Order: sequence, then C-alpha cells, then structure tokens
Amino acid sequence: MLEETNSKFHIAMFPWFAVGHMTPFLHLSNELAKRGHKISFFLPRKAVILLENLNLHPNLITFHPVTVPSVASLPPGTETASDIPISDNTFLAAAMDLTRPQLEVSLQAMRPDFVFYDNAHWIPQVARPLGIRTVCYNVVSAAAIAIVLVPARKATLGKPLTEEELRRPPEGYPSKRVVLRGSEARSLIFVTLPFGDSITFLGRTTTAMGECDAIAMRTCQEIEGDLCAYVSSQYGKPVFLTGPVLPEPAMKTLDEKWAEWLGRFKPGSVVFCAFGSQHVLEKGHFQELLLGFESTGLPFLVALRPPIGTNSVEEAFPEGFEERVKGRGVVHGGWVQQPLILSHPSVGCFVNHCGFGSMWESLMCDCQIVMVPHLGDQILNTRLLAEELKVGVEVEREESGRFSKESLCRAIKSVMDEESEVGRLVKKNHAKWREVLVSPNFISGYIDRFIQNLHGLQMKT
Ligand SMILES: O=c1ccn([C@@H]2O[C@H](COP(=O)(O)OP(=O)(O)O[C@H]3OC[C@@H](O)[C@H](O)[C@H]3O)[C@@H](O)[C@H]2O)c(=O)[nH]1
Ligand SMILES: [O-]c1cc(O)cc2[o+]c(-c3ccc(O)cc3)c(O[C@@H]3O[C@H](CO)[C@@H](O)[C@H](O)[C@H]3O)cc12
Repeated sequence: MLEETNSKFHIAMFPWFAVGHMTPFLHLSNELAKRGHKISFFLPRKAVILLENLNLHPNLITFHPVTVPSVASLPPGTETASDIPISDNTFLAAAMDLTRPQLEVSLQAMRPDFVFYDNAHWIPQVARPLGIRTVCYNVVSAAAIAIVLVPARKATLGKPLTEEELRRPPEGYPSKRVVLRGSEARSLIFVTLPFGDSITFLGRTTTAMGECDAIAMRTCQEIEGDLCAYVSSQYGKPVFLTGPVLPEPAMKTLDEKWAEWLGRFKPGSVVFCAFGSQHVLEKGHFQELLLGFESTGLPFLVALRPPIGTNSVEEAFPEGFEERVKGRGVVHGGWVQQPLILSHPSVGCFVNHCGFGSMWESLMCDCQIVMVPHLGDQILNTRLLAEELKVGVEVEREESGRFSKESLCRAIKSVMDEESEVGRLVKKNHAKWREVLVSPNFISGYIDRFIQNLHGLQMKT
C-alpha cells in the first residue's frame, strides 16, 4: 500500500489552446514534477516558446508540440486564442478537435497513467480503451462551473437555454451572493452557441466533465467548498481540489524600468491595472478608464493591450491626457511582470478584471482590490470577492454594461482614502484571507492531498 502511494505517475496534459488555460496547467505540472512525477505536456507549437521559461522541471516536464490544423474560418497560422477575437474561439475549438489523431497516436505510444484535459471533450473516448484514467481539470472558478455548466442546465435539452432561464441559478445552486444580476445573464448566452463543429460550449463542457473519471478544480475548500460539493453532486463523481496552484515567487527581478519608476512613489500609493491575456477594450472604454485613473489624482501604472482598431495605446489616449498625467501616470501597451509588480512596496491598489489567475494573485498580495469584470466567469469571481469574502470592491456599471470614469474613480478612492470605512473593512478581511492562503503548507498541502486522490483513483477498478 505504502509503496503504491509513493509511486510516481506519468501524466499527459492537454489544455485548451489559451494562455489563461495552458499557464495554470503548467503551474500544476511544476508542482507534480517537483514531487517526482513525469509530465508530457501537449500544446500548440507557438505556445512552446511562450511557456518554455515557466517550465521549472525540464528534466521531468516534456513539451510535445501539436500541429494545429488550418481551418477555413481562421486566419492562417492561428494556434492559440490570443491570435484571434473571442468570437472566433468556436473555430479554434474545431481546429483543436482535428488534433485528435495526433493525441491518439501519442497516447497509444506513451500510455501515461492519466490524461488531464479541459475543452477536449473527446479525450475519455481516446483514453478509456487504452486503460488511461482521465481528469477534467477546470481552471475557472467552481462558481463559474456550478452556475451554468452542470447537468441541471440540460433539463431543457433540445432547445437552447434562454437569457431568462440563465438569469435564475440552477436548482440547488448553493449561493445567494455569487450570482448574476439584471442583464448580466447575457454574458452566459455564449454557452448555448456552437463551440467547434456540431457542439455547443455547454455540450462540450458537460460532456468533458460527464465522461471523465474525476473532475479537478483549481480552487480551495475554504473559499468554494459549497460550490465544489454542488458540482460533485451534479455529476455524481469526485471533485479533487488542487488549491490555487500559484507559482513560487519568481527568482527573477522586476524589470529595472518599472522598479525605478515605482520606486519614485510613496509605499502603497500607486494604482496598478491589468486585464489579463484575452480581453481587448473598445476605444471608448479604454479612454473612460484612463480618465478615471487621471481623476483619482493618484500615481498609476496601466498595462493593457491597445484597444480594438488601434496599433498602440498612445494613439488611443484622450486629448491632452499624456501631458496632464506626466510624472505620475504610465500606460504600457504590452505584457508586464504582474506578480512582481503586485509585490512592489509602492503598489497599493490592483484594478483588475478578476480573471481566475488574477483573482488568486490579488488575494495573495497585500494591495487593495478593485474589480472591473468583462466576461461571465469574471463577474462571478468578482461577486465571490466583493460579496462573499468582502475583500475588494466592484466598479459600478450602468445597465448598458458601461462603466464611467466617475464610477472607477469612486471605487478606487473608496479603498484608497485613509478615512474610508469600506477601505478599512476590505483591508481587514483581505488580510485575514491572505493569512490563510500564504500560511505555510496551505498550497503544498493541497497538492499533496490531490496526489493522494489520484492514487485512490488509480486503485479503483
Ligand atoms: O501584463 C500582464 C497581464 C497578465 N499577466 C498574468 O497573466 C495571467 C492572467 O490570467 P487571468 O486568469 O487573470 O486572466 P486571463 O484573462 O488571461 O484568463 C482567462 O482564462 C482563464 C479564466 O479563468 C479567466 O477568467 C479568463 O479571463 C495572470 O497570472 C497574470 O499575472 C501578466 O503576467 N502580465
Ligand atoms: O465566462 C464563463 C462563464 C461561466 O459561467 C463559465 C465559463 O467557463 C469557461 C470554461 C472554459 C473551459 C472549460 O473547460 C470549462 C469552463 C470559460 O472559459 C472561457 O470561455 C471562452 C469561450 O469563448 C474561452 O474561449 C476562454 O479561453 C475561456 O477561458 C468561461 C466561462
């Protein structure tokens, strides 16, 4: 028994072709490799270059480039979600499905103990005849899964879910606070639309979770326990938790340019803003956001991709903006080292979209949190932090979904003003949760228990 639970696994990883999915799969791979397990990581050719520097155990984690077939509706050379607008993801999913023969050949030759996957709902059909166990690893919150990607939502199978139906959480959904409001249910309509050939997003994800041997989630019992239990009961199978799986503090230091710039300001005074790898703002929203930062009067560092239809952030600046914020505001049109910026002593506030990765990073840092969610799962993550844990504030939006410079400025001031009661409350709650999450063995304990769960699964006939 002891010998068996100490044995090392060979695990194949096949995440959805999006940075926001491949990166957390690689973080988990690093944790598993750290404990001696061997990983074969399948990913698009182009992504190998992107992720190579995050592979901390190249002796145990091997990248296997997958050729992404060309699909008529995708621009030539498309390999990941970052290459295309979000509306074209359905074609990328179709291209991913066409990689099935490549996976079949490789898995047959490798015969790993497990395959971890998310969007590739056909993996169990390939793995089962080979005796390989399957784990559907979800890198979105349990809330995002529980509210829509569950069998209870398939009761109306045959006819697509309506916005009205999506407005009400499914039967038995355990939270009253982590919910969508008013017209926000519209952000879930995409689950009823095609995602690949002849399958909807809801069909794909519920098949992926329905057919696997176990569901896994990148979350923890302390924060999403009820929601995980609901998903487990919906699918009638175990849900294994990996915890947040955040990489160990990088050895790398912050780029001198940013270290020098941030070093000019008082501790805890700078507002940092980033919105993840996928979302690109409309020009009007981008300008409203910059004007909101300007009106706080605080120093700010914004790292966002140029808005839709522009080639640089500078060309989209509001009239006179650059001169007015000179010396206290910087807008960078590309990638920055977010975790290192968040741990810089001058940074006091993190304005983010509450993507699941950013959500965990915000909880771990000791900045104040302001959230501007853009997509469905980000809205639910935001409710988790703002309504359930009360560790941050959400920027108010109009019914149309637009936010104003005034509402952004109000939210930032509400957490940054020293006399603000809201600011004090969220700071106190945040500190409490941070202490839990950074406590010794919190993250590693989750990984160790996760591995024990895999052993249990392997022993099942
Ligand atoms: O400039 C940047 C921007 C982002 N990042 C990093 O990129 C990651 C972004 O991940 P997030 O999950 O927050 O956001 P993304 O939008 O990229 O992910 C997307 O796919 C996964 C879903 O769970 C998210 O909700 C979805 O938004 C974070 O780890 C962040 O530290 C940088 O290092 N630099
Ligand atoms: O916006 C979302 C709202 C929600 O309630 C659930 C999800 O789930 C997922 C998801 C993705 C992959 C899985 O295996 C399970 C769940 C979401 O993922 C994002 O969906 C986009 C669809 O266009 C996708 O392209 C993007 O890369 C995913 O991060 C979103 C929601």
